[in-house]
This record gives sequence, C-alpha cells and structure tokens, in this order.
Amino acid sequence: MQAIEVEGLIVRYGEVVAVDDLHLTAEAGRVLALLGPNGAGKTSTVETLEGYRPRAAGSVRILGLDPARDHAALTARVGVMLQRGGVYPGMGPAEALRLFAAFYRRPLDPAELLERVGLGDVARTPWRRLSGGEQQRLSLALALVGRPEVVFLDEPTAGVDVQGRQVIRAVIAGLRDEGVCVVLTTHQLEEAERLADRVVIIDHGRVVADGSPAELVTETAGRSIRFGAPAGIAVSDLATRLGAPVLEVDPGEYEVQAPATPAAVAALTAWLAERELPLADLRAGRERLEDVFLRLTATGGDGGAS
Ligand SMILES: Nc1ncnc2c1ncn2[C@@H]1O[C@H](COP(=O)(O)OP(=O)(O)OP(=O)(O)O)[C@@H](O)[C@H]1O
Repeated sequence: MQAIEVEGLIVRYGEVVAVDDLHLTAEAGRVLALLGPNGAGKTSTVETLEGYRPRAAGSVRILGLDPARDHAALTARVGVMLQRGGVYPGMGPAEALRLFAAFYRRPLDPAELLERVGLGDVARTPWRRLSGGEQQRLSLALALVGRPEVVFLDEPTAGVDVQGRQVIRAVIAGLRDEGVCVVLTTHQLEEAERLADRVVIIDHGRVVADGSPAELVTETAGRSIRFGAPAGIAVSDLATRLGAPVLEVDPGEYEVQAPATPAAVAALTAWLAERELPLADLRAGRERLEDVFLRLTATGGDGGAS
C-alpha cells in the first residue's frame, strides 16, 4: 500500500481551478518534494491531503483512509508542520512539546525530541523570544511528537541558518530511515535536490514532471551545449557549421540547440580555436534541477508531462 494515493484531484475556488486532475503517489520511507512556482497549486494540494480543504473531485487516500471522511483517525497518524505560529507566545519549547505530546497515545519523549532538533539550550525560552530558525525547528518538533507515519512539511528550512538547516536535514533523513513518508513543499531547488528521493513538479495544478532528482536531470541531459565566451560574438557561421541554432542566452553565455555529441563539441571548440576566442565554460551534460524546473514551468505547463 502506498502511504499517499491521489487520483484525478480537482480543487476549485469558485471559478479558479487550483488543482486540475492531479495524480500522485508517495511511499513510506521516502521523501517527496513538491515543487512549483507561486500559485501552482501546492498548498491547495497539501491542504486537501491533510484534510483541511474539500476537493471538487478525485480520490485521495492517506494510509488507506480518506482525509475528508476519516480526518479524526488520521490526525493521530499524520504530522503537519505549519509555518511558525501555533504556539502561545509566552510558552517555551519544552512546555509546548509536553502540551502537544499529551494529545497522543504514544508520543516521543519531549526532552529527547528537543535535543534532536537542537533546542535543548532554549527549552524554557518563551516562544516570542526564539529566533525565526528556532521557531521553525519547534514547529518541526511539534509535527513529529506524535510519531506520525506521514509528515507534511511546508518550506521546512525557510529562514533557517546553515547550522539549523543541517539539523533539519538530519531530522528528515532520520524520518526516512524510520519508514516515515515525508512530503515537503519548497521553493528551494537545491533543498529538493539534496533532501528528496523524488521530486514532483506542479504547474497550473498539474504534475509536469515526476522522478528522482537524478532522473529529472538526466532525462533532459545532453539536449544542448552551453558555453561561455566573450559577449556579442557573431555566431551565425557557427550555427551553419553545426547545423543547429546558436543563441546568446545571457551576455557571454551561449546555447547550441543540438545534442551534445562528441562531434558537435569538437566542432564547437575547433571553431572557437580558429578565431582565438577563449572558452570560459562548457557544459554538455546535465542541466541543474533549476534549469529543468524553469523550462517545465515557463511555458504555461506544457513542457512535457512525465
Ligand atoms: N482561498 C482562495 N480563493 C481563491 N483562489 C485561491 C484561494 N487560495 C488559492 N487560490 C488560487 O489557487 C491557485 C493555487 O494556489 P496555491 O496556494 O495552492 O498555490 P501554491 O503552489 O501553494 O503557491 P505558493 O507557492 O505561492 O504558495 C492560485 O491561482 C491561487 O491564487
């Protein structure tokens, strides 16, 4: 059984279709990152999966249950990390965690959990005096105290410093090892690349790509050659030589729109050498996840479904 199964999900706000026939599955012991530009439908999707938003159509199963119908049963098994907030301003992390722990039958030990998220030293500091990064780590701890089997994390490392990010990454890796299904939404592609086993890119309420970070970048590997050279060089005869369009995509950054075969790369470097032009950079291989993301979401969502 998949931890999460979504089929044909549609979420509407009046006339606005925020989620449009979305299909998604997620496994236990895996970290799935939901990526998409602003307004893509990530929050609407996640809130529906959490059982806080009604759906217009489609089927959603979380641990085999329907989050709308079986909300109470799922609350005990699903952890939701909210963007800060949710804690009385005068309450310290230790007290907040003890309070939340009391809602669950088999909670984690609050003191141990505080150490795990690196808040042992500020256990008694009132919430309003915690730094943004500490508040964020407390939100994470609150989502985990009930030993959830599925966890939804909304931008878990947003506004967190480097050390704090490392703590959060380690906690997420630990959840995966314990067999928890982790779904995180993020705008930080590097974070998705680093943390997630699987990345699902959403645009206009639909899935436009789905795969491991490596699959997403290799799928598109070698479709073009990028090189850096002096800005403004005349590239029309290079295009003729290669039999493919050559564009200056940014000043001094060029793209040959042809497969990155050894012959094409050799012809390109020979052409530069004949003109004694320096080669600042040459990329014939993989795109970064960011390039994949921009390409898939820049054209109105028709960049190619998986
Ligand atoms: N309460 C609402 N009423 C009307 N339209 C809404 C409402 N909430 C969201 N929308 C619209 O639905 C679409 C999807 O929004 P959603 O918040 O799910 O996207 P998102 O991917 O989470 O965006 P972001 O990255 O900005 O958080 C957007 O066009 C948004 O304007």
